[in-house]
This record gives sequence, structure tokens and C-alpha cells, in this order.
Amino acid sequence: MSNPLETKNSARINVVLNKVPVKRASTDWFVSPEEKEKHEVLTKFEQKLSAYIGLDEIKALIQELYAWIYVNERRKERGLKATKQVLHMIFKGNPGTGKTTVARIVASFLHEMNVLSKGHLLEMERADLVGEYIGHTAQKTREVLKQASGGVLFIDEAYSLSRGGEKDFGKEAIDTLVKGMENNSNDFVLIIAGYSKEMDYFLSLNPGLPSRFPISITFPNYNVDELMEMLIGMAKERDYMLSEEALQECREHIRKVASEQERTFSNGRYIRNMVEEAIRQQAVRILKQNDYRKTAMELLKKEDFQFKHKRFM
Ligand SMILES: Nc1ncnc2c1ncn2[C@@H]1O[C@H](COP(=O)(O)OP(=O)(O)OP(=O)(O)O)[C@@H](O)[C@H]1O
Repeated sequence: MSNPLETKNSARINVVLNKVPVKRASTDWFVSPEEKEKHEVLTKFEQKLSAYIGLDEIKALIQELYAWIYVNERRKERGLKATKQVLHMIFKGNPGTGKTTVARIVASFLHEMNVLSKGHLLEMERADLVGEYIGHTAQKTREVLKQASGGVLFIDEAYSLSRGGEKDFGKEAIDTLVKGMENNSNDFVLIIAGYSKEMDYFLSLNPGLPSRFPISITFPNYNVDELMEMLIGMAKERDYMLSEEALQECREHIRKVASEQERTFSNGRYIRNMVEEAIRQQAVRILKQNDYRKTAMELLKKEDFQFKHKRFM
């Protein structure tokens, strides 16, 4: 029997198929301040997400899911049908744009909203699914699906599953995943992730796939201002701040590397590595200078970043 929920989602599915990005509602919270107490989970995730730069599509998706689940509960109280939905997702974007971080947040959100029984995130890639002989792949993939039950299965670089074409065992993994998506009675969300172009190509090679992922989110590269905001935020979170000179140098370095590396630039991960390396370098400097004043220990200086010798990958 066809799933009426999938039919209900047909507008979204069409959007995915036509590769037109879904325009979600604005991220201004739609509940009034007086109503906020009633919406504890929404408020909690609003706060959690506000620590992240950009990600407007995700912030709006969380609102949309919250509204749907909340209204469903109220509908149930009034004797109306409260139907479940297929929530499998595609995340497209370059490295370090926040796909894994967001998948983790989505998993815990769906758990708190009682959509997923466990809410854990299982991160897998081709090697975890594909085996070495006939039948091995299906067995391996089924085992992964079992472990993912009640949570989110996140498959990074999912396009690599169709790398070897028809004869490759990757195809068997895809077929097993598709079966699993149908059998799991909605207590499981599959998120496939990877570079935009490769994911589009992957989906075009597997025409049965796009309609099984009603939610498609694009994670754009961050611009220099956003990366600087991330840098300051990550430092602050760890109780550090940057000197004026360090800020200027970092901006210049990020601008240069982001434009040089383009496709391979690892966005948020690059910034995190930069901050963590600077923290270690600063500790060496502090130790040498024997200066344990609070003001000295919280400050990251230009020399702590060592740009001349390093790329932070
Ligand atoms: N919008 C953001 N705001 C703040 N930090 C971010 C943001 N996006 C990513 N980061 C940080 O960047 C780092 C890398 O993010 P994450 O691992 O989620 O990226 P990814 O897209 O899954 O990368 P990959 O595809 O290479 O696995 C993490 O430390 C994360 O917290």
C-alpha cells in the first residue's frame, strides 16, 4: 500500500526532483514571548542553534518540524488523525559546513519530540556498508540499519556508493538501504550527505532515490565575515579572546586560504583547527614567559597563529 504521507509530501518531493531549493519561512520565532514557556523544546533548540552562524534553512526546518509535531498532538486530542511522515534528508555542501553537527542536532531534536525512540547519530561511510563478496554487503548494511534503529543514520560522501557502477557492491548497499527505509516504521531517519555536485549526480544515477528524501538542505560555504564570527565565537566559548592584530591577521589569512582552496576549503573545521592550534601555541608562550595573569592567559596574540608556516587543513 502506498504511504499517504509520502503523497502529502509530494510538493516537497517535486521541489527536490526539480532541484529548486525549498524556501523556508523566515527564522524569526513565530511564538510570542508569553507563549514561549509552552514551547520548551522549541526554545531550547532555538538557543542551541543561535550559537551557530548562518544555517537559516536548518533553523527554519526545526521550526517547521516542531510546528507539525505540536499541531499533530493537538489534533490527536481533538480526535483528528495525526499521521507520521517520512523525514529522510539530503545534506549538500562542502567539508566543514556543519552537516554532521546539524545531523546530531536534528537527531536529538527528534528524540525530544518523541519522533525517534533513541535519538543517537550513527556516522557511516562507504567502507562501513560495502562488503567484499556477494551477499556480504547486504549483511553489513542490514547490520548498520539495525544499529541505527531509533536514531539517525548519517552517510557521509554517500555518492561514493555508486562509484563503481552496476557491478560494484555499492549498488547492493543502496538497494538494502532503500528496503530498510521502507521497513523501519518511521523510527529512523536516514541522512545522506556530500558535495552538492556529486550528490546531484548520484541522485540522477538512482532515479528511485530522490523521492525517498523529502527534505533537502544545502549548506553553503561561509564568507569571510561569517568565518571570522565563527573564529571569535569558538575562542569565546573556550574563554579566549583575540588581540586586534591577531584579528586582522586571521581575517587576511582566512580570505587568502578560502579563495585559494575553494572547493576543498574545510570551512568551520579549518577555523576550529586554527583556534585549537593557537591555543596550544599560546600555552607554550605563556609557559616560557611565566606569566599566569588571567589577562595574559585569555589573550590570543598574532604570534600564536604562526600563519607563515602553517595551513590548518
Ligand atoms: N554554522 C556554524 N557555526 C559555528 N560552527 C560551525 C558551523 N558550521 C560548522 N561549524 C563547526 O565546524 C566544524 C566542522 O563541522 P562539521 O563536522 O559539522 O562539518 P561537515 O559539513 O559535517 O564536514 P564533512 O563533510 O567534512 O564531514 C565543527 O567544529 C562545527 O562545530
